Amino acid sequence: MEPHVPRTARIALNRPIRRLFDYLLPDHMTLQRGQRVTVPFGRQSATGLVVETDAQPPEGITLKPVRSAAEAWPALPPETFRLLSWASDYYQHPLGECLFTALPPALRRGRPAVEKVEPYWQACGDPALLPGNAKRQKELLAWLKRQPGGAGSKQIVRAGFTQSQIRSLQEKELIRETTPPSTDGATEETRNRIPVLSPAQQEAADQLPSPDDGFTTTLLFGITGSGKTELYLHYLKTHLDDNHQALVLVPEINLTPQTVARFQYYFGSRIAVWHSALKDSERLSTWLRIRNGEPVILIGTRSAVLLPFTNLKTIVVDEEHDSSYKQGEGFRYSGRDTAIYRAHLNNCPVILGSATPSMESYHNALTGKYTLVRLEERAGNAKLPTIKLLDIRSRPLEGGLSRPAISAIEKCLNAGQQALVYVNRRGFAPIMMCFDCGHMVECPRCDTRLTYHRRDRAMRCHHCDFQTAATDHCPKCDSEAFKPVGQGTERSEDVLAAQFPDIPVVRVDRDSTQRKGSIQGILDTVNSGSPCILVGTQMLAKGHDFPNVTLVVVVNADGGLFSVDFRAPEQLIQTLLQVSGRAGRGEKTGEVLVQTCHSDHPLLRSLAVGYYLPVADQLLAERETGQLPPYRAMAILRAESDVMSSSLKLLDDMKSKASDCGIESWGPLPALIARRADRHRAQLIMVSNNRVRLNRQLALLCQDLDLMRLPADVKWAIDVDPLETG
Ligand SMILES: Nc1ncnc2c1ncn2[C@@H]1O[C@H](COP(=O)(O)OP(=O)(O)OP(=O)(O)O)[C@@H](O)[C@H]1O
Ligand SMILES: [Zn+2]
Repeated sequence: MEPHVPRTARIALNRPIRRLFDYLLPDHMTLQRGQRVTVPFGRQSATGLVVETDAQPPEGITLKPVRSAAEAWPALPPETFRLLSWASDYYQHPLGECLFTALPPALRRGRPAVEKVEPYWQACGDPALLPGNAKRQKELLAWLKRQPGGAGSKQIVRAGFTQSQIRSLQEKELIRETTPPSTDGATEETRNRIPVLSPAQQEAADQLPSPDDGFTTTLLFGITGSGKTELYLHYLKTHLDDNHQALVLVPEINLTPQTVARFQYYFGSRIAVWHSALKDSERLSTWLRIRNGEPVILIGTRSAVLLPFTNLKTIVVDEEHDSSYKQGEGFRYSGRDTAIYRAHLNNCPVILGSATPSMESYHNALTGKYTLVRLEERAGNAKLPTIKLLDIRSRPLEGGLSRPAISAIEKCLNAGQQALVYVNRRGFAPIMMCFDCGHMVECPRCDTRLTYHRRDRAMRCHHCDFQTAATDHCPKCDSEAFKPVGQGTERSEDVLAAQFPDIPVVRVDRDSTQRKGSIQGILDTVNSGSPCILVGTQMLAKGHDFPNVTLVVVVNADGGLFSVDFRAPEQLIQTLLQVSGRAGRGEKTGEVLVQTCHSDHPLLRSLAVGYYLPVADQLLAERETGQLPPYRAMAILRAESDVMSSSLKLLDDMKSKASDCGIESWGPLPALIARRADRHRAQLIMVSNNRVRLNRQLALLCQDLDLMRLPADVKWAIDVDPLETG
């Protein structure tokens, strides 16, 4: 008789460690890669994901058996599993944490992969049968009769009725439980809607690849207001079959409910959304729809690219240049680049759209790796706005605004139009300073100054969670000459409200949009079309379509001009062109006023011409001279600890290891904000002409780092294709 060979499985756990765990497979159990299991871990149990099933059992160790499989099917189907393994290798992040990112929170915690189905109700009786005093029950019955196909309990409660009213009607058999209307596919009504393209849009549409062509990457360079959304809709409408899935990645979904509404208009209930503000139950429900292969068109932020699609036929990445596609901590993946790899795995097209493409994508388009499709006309009758630089060096300013800027706003409002004022910081002022002793209020835990937030009478650090009460006097010498310096959105809001007391001034920044639904109120004011002033941060630059905004004022353009970060000029020009692009999208031509102290700076002068590609060519030439990305691959090794010397020491050691592996490195240097939340941060920049080689070398480096016995306070992280290098 053959000796009994134990069968084992190699399992990934949701832990930040670069290793997998071996378990015995009980005789009756068969598992597939990507399946969710419960395993014993220490004294407890943990949820794991199967990575390998026929692993060689390690010798001399007694393995514990897998407890149970959560489902009979793999939570991560083969293609999604391959995508995440690739991302784990490419971004040097532990496989377990990468795999778990693709699960909704409920499944990470080991909950069953089933939705709690809420009861769905339909009216079936006559309100006249109710006693006269059952007023609310009568109203509920009448309301329910008006809902085609009935309504779910939650919807009924949201409409102002109670669970006990539902129960009473059920007992009287005036309502009955029913199945909710099917959400598969689009309804007849939406199926026949196809957007009508302008000739310029049609020309661009004709150049887009067909999904039958397999994997292709297209860069759609479409100027602001050219109707890229219309083009995506048309593309999906003409190329997607009824049973196909599609993914549309967007930077920040909750800012643009209009976009979602436009997709729903054409695709009805096929549209699903994915973003960080969803409830756990909503995430599970959408995740299941996608995993079950329903023909969903998902509009989602970064992490949507990791979901377990099984029939994905097209990917669109809107505003592909946006930095929010890169995760800044933990699993530092780029949603855009992962989307391209996913399209490659899937053999389907991916379309990257932007009015201000990233240097990476533009470079790939120039070298022929991507197809470049240009759409350089605004939709409808709209024209691109004119951009004027306004030198403010010797002009008196009121709350940061010059006289000509205020006059322009006045003229715009008098003409019955709307103005948008862009300020690059939230809060009232970035500095509080004593004009007697020169003291500036700093964060006790970071190398930064505290921002004055006047609405909350608080001084806040924008780099850690420190805050303290604001004072009227200098905290050091008690002088009353203690004043705000510089501009924040709150200050501009105050100045404008005082200047234009009869006009609504709406502030849009992270503070003012935190409350749920607040963005909708803001949009309602703007969409009413009557004169108003919008004041806000780059949140206002992102994809909004306000047809009655004809004036954009940039309070200060100089922030990124002299930064040490090599990406700063690119990001500055992108933000300025995007915010400028909000002007004149309707019938009336727009104007942009850019206040600056450096009106002769070449970058700003080329901005004023208004065309992006010549500026991009110039920026690319500079990158080539400096041998920077996209001409070379880059990764950053970051270290932090309780004292700077430990961080630098680790990086110094790693620099020689990197050099042994053949990696060129720059530094180590303290980070731009060297101390953050009392941790001292430093970085080593690594570059290579060969991306594949750099990736292999980084893997070796990670192995070394894992084996090192580091002091407990020293932490390190690798950031591949970093966006922030300061
Ligand atoms: N073919 C068309 N006919 C009429 N109006 C159109 C057409 N295409 C687009 N529009 C309108 O033009 C405006 C701008 O379109 P959209 O918001 O899609 O532009 P965009 O290219 O995404 O701009 P941005 O990059 O600045 O966000 C919208 O109001 C849209 O409804
Ligand atoms: Zn701080």
